[in-house]
Amino acid sequence: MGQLVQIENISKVYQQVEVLNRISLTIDKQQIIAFLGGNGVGKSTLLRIIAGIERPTSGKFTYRDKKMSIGYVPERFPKDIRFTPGEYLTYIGEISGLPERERRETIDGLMRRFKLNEYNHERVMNLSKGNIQKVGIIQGVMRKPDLLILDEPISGLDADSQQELVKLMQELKEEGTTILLTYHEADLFEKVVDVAFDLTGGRLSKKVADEKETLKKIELERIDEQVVMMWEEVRKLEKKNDSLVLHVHAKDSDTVLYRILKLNGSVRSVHYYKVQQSEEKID
Ligand SMILES: Nc1ncnc2c1ncn2[C@@H]1O[C@H](COP(=O)(O)OP(=O)(O)OP(=O)(O)O)[C@@H](O)[C@H]1O
Repeated sequence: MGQLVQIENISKVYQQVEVLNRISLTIDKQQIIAFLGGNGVGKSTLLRIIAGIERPTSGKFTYRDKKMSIGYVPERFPKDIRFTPGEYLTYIGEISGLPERERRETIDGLMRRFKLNEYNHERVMNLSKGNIQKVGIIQGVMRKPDLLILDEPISGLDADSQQELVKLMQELKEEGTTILLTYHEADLFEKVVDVAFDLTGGRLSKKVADEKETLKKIELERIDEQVVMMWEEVRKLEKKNDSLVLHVHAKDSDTVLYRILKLNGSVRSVHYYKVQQSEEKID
C-alpha cells in the first residue's frame, strides 16, 4: 500500500479565524478515509485544499504521483447548468479525455444505476436537489479517479441511491481508488470506512475502532476463577455469588465457549454489548 498524498502542517485562516491548525496527514492508496465533526469545523475546507481547489494559508502538500487524477464532488453541486445530465456528463468526459465508447458506456451505466436516465430529457437546472446531486456524483466518479473526494455526498439522495453509492465506493476502492469523504450518516458508511478522523478546533484526531467494538459477556459456572484468569482472551473478569462473568471480544467468543464446555463448565448466559470508540490525538 503506497502513499498518495502527503500533507504537512497545513493551516487555513479566514478573516483572522484559524479554521485548520497545522494539520499533517499521510493518505495511502486504496483507502476510504472519513473526516467527521460538527458544522463549520472545516471539513469542506480541508477537502477543497486536498482537491487543489483552494490554497492553504501555510503548510504544504505533495501528490506522490504528479499525474494523479482527482474526482471532486462538492457538497452542493452547481444547479444552474443548462444542459441535460447526459449532455453535461458527455462534455465533462470529453474534456477529461475519456475515449468515446468508454465515455458513452460509463455515463449510460452510471445514469441507469442512479436512475437518472429517466430525467435525461430535462435540463440539470430543472432537476430536484437529489437528482442534481447524482449528476455531481457521476461527474466525480466516471473517470475512476486515483483520488475521489466526496463532501457530504448523500444529502438529498433517495435510499436506493445511497446504497448504490456505498457499493460504488467499494468497487472503486477495489480498483485502486482512494476515497476521502465527510458525512453525518454514520450507519451507512461505517462499514466501508477504513480510517475515520475527527476534526475539532482545527486539529485532527484519529478515531480508533476497538477490534470491531463488539464484546460479549459470558456468565459461567463450575470453572475455577484461577483457571479463567489465565485465558488471554478475557478482557475483564467479574465475580458474582456462584458464577463468573467474562468479557471477551466477539471474535474470541467461540473459542472461549468451546473451552468452557470442554472443561465441563456451564454457560448461564451470553450477551452482546458495544464499547464506545476511543480517540487518539495525532499531529
Ligand atoms: N470562503 C470563505 N470565506 C470565509 N470563511 C469561510 C469560507 N469558507 C469557509 N469559511 C468558514 O470556515 C469555517 C469552516 O467551514 P467549512 O465549510 O469548511 O466547515 P464544514 O466542517 O465543512 O461545515 P459543514 O458540516 O457545515 O459543511 C466556517 O466557519 C465557515 O464559515
